[in-house]
Amino acid sequence: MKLNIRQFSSRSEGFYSELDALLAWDSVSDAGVQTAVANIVEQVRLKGDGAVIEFTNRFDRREVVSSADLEISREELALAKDRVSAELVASLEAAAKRVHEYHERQKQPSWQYQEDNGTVLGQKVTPLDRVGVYVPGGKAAYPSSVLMNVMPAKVAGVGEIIMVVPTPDGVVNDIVLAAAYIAGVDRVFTIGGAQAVAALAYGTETVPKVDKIVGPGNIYVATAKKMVFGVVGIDMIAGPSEILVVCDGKTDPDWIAMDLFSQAEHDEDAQSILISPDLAFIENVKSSMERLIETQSRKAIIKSSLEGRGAFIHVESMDEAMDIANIVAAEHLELSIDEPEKWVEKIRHAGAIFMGRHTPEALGDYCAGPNHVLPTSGTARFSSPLGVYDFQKRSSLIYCSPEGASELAKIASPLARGESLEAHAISAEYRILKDS
Ligand SMILES: NC(=O)c1ccc[n+]([C@@H]2O[C@H](COP(=O)([O-])OP(=O)(O)OC[C@H]3O[C@@H](n4cnc5c(N)ncnc54)[C@H](O)[C@@H]3O)[C@@H](O)[C@H]2O)c1
Ligand SMILES: N[C@H](CO)Cc1c[nH]c[nH+]1
Ligand SMILES: [Zn+2]
Repeated sequence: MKLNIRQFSSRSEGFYSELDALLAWDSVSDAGVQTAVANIVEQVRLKGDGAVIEFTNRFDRREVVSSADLEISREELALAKDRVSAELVASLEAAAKRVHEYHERQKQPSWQYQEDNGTVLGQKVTPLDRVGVYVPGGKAAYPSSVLMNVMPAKVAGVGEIIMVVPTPDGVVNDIVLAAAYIAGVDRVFTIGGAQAVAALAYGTETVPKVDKIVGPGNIYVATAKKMVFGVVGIDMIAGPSEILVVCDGKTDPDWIAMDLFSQAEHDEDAQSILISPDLAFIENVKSSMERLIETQSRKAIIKSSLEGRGAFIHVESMDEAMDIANIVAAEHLELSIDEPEKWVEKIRHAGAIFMGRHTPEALGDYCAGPNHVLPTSGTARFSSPLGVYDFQKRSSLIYCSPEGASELAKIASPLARGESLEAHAISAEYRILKDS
């Protein structure tokens, strides 16, 4: 199949504005999507379960009549696990264990220190009480996203985990339910899209209001999360998947072709880019893609994604490749090159960095250990992978001894008067010891 993927040369005039245009795609700001999502969120806020049922029936083509039909019990999760093959259960359990072990290292303890005068200062770390995890389910089922969302929450010690997952046409995926059982989710609701995000943010008669919503999803999910931020916490904008492969031309072109397909197959809106200093290699990858796409079950999605948002970029040098990788700030960056440990020093912006020819992004999606819920659309400039820190919050701790309070008050009082805040000043001055 012929693939019409755009190609750039970093030496051509206007390259950087063409690159900007390629990256400017921002579905979360799409006016049509904004309007549609704002309406869904408002309806759910006002009408609760009634609106959730209406939108679920409309967008997921279901025939739900009662909100009781939206929940799946723990017993049903256990039964689903029994229906899944032993081999798959073993893989889920092995992946869960590896992801758990990786995230154990992210746990932040509370800490405090004491000053000579007896004053104690510190930080108290507390897990969130109740979180909502969004597991995508529109175009594919994502048991791996159940594990990636839930394991860090478990490590953090979150009180209650509420999972939402759409079940288009009423088709419930046993592997997703088995993953929820293995991960230890407390409650599961078969709802998705903006209506699920709104239900978690505001609470309905059936869906409990949560403190924070995490997890990836399509443009409707990402837009809704952005919209309810402030009512609840959110992790990040984790929208349509992205991969940027930097290759020196020495990796098997079939491997690179399949690595690019691996993210393109998620969504028509996904993005796959190859950067290489070797023009002949780019041509070889193109040929591999045109041959291999015929073997793909999701070829229509792959083609549409590659032709809409994909690109080949020919660069002059590896240094230039790294500079462009930093501009793209991709969700996934593959360094399919010699000495990746040397070049990684130059990378400042990427959700996850896959180092070396034997580290395809797909291994990170399932079981390497790090989280696959990652910032997209260039937000890796300021966001991090989903982690234990997303499920913990911090409170400052301050204990003043009488001597410590007296010393601090002498610093605070002039500052308060400088701000013309007299009550602050006097409150502090009351603590100044008479003989000090
Ligand atoms: N960044 C990450 O960490 C990460 C991880 C896994 C998946 N992903 C991405 O998650 C996304 C999953 O998307 P998906 O569609 O398969 O599942 P999804 O669950 O995100 O979206 C499905 C829901 O979208 C809503 N929807 C669909 N069309 C709509 C419309 N016209 N109007 C209003 N709502 C509508 C429906 O409510 C439906 O339930 C993909 O883009 C994939 O690349 C990202
Ligand atoms: N690549 C996705 C994140 O962008 C995660 C995933 C789940 N299953 C397969 N892939
Ligand atoms: Zn993937």
